[in-house]
Amino acid sequence: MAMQGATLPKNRALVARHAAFTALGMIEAGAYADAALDRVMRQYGDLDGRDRRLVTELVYGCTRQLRALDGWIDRLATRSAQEQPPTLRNLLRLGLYQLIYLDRIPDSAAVDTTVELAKFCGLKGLSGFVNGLLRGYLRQKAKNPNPLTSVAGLEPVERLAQTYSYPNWIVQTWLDRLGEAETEQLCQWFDQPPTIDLRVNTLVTDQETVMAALTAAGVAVTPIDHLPNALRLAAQRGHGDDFLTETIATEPDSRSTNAPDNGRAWIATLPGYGAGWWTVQDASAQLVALLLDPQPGETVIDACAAPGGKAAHIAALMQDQGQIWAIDRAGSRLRKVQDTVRRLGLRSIRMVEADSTGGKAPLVTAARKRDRSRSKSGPISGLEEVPTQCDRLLLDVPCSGLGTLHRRADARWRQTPETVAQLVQIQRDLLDRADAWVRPGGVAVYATCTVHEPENGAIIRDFLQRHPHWAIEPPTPDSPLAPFVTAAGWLELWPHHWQMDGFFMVKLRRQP
Ligand SMILES: C[S@@+](CC[C@H](N)C(=O)[O-])C[C@H]1O[C@@H](n2cnc3c(N)ncnc32)[C@H](O)[C@@H]1O
Repeated sequence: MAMQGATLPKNRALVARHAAFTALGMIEAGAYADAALDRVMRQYGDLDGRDRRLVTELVYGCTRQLRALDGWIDRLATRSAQEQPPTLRNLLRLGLYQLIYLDRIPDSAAVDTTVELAKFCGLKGLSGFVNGLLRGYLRQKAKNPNPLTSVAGLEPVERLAQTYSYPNWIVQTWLDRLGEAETEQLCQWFDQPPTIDLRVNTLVTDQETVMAALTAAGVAVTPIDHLPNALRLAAQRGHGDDFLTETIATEPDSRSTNAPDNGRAWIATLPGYGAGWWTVQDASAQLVALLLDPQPGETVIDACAAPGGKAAHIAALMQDQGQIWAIDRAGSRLRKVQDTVRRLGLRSIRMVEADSTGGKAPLVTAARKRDRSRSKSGPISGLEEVPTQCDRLLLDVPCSGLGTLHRRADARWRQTPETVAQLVQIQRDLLDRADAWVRPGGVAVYATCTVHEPENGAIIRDFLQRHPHWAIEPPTPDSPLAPFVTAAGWLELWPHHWQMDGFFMVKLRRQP
């Protein structure tokens, strides 16, 4: 086993669980779930594919179901989960997760390996307690085959948040909009593994060719309703089970090819990837550039562009003719735009590292700035070269991501009403730039991957009130986007309705 400077269990069945336990400790100490997983996969380098999938499932599953698992510890132990020592708490979470959510692991194996892991981790004195608590859960399950329903009888917000493991405030926002039955569907939807969608690069090929190439390679794909160049990969068992798609929200990251078997490396091996025939992009994200409707020869500003999925789609819709200014304030993320631009062979995209609100530019030394400005393909720094007016502006703003909770196991725990309030201010500032950047008669599209009203409809109403020379332009009835339009004229995609990421998007036109 390749882990440096540490002893690992001799029992093979314990090694994957020990790796997951180590990752849970890192997450509890503040690490992002995907970063912690990457780290342990590197540390436990000899794990085979099956073990890596189990580690992935245990780490993401325990993180996602944290509240439900802790609820069981609260009910089964005399001291609450929060009062337990962190090491013991994570062991109990691991054991309970296997008993509650993993049908393919026999109950006896889940209990025995957790007890053994407790001993291995220096908690021999508590192994009887671990055994007793897990068996206590099994006794409850014997009485009620679906013990998750035993939290019934609570207020709807508590019942749903405890059962499906969400913070109350998120569930309450959905209850306010959707009512109890639909909120339950949405809670369940976000606990399902995400799908992987592809967008065909129509500059070099067509949907039929990509479908044929993937099918010939044994990869099942289906077209997606209303989207002319989208394909959905069927669940790819054997390449990472359900958790294959956990971290593939966008393009595989070229710097992560040594990452765990979570699918990013696998995606890049599929036919047509290297030739730039397609790119990974969720169906709802593909609707955004269609709503912007850019035309060949136009000047388009993509004000929040990294990692570049929508900029690349805009380039395809413009036949790669015209100017696309892909701005982002995160230089590291612009590298991903650069990778995509190169792989898809795009010429119309110019990358810019800058703050699109017009605020203080990122910290770039004068020398670095000169180097970048000389380079033809790398990003330039600052907004000086960006045109003062454009035909179309995309504001795909930073948001709470509450429409993509299925893609990031820890996302539901990271956002709070306070973090969202900060985002709303940034979103407002970015949208205000539309008035300066878009020419009279031009168009701005504002988009988020959240289904949270304060970041969506409320922002737009406020903007229109302060800028009466702007108006919402809904898609025409013959547009492929028409099925998604709401009475307000914008698109709001609830995932459980459309089987795609939760998104909001609106097209605004400036009066001529
Ligand atoms: C939702 S992501 C954009 C996704 C991208 N449009 C795509 O399709 O791949 C939001 C991006 O906004 C960037 N960002 C946040 N605040 C910004 C600002 N003030 N100016 C420019 N970019 C900003 C973030 O770095 C992040 O990359």
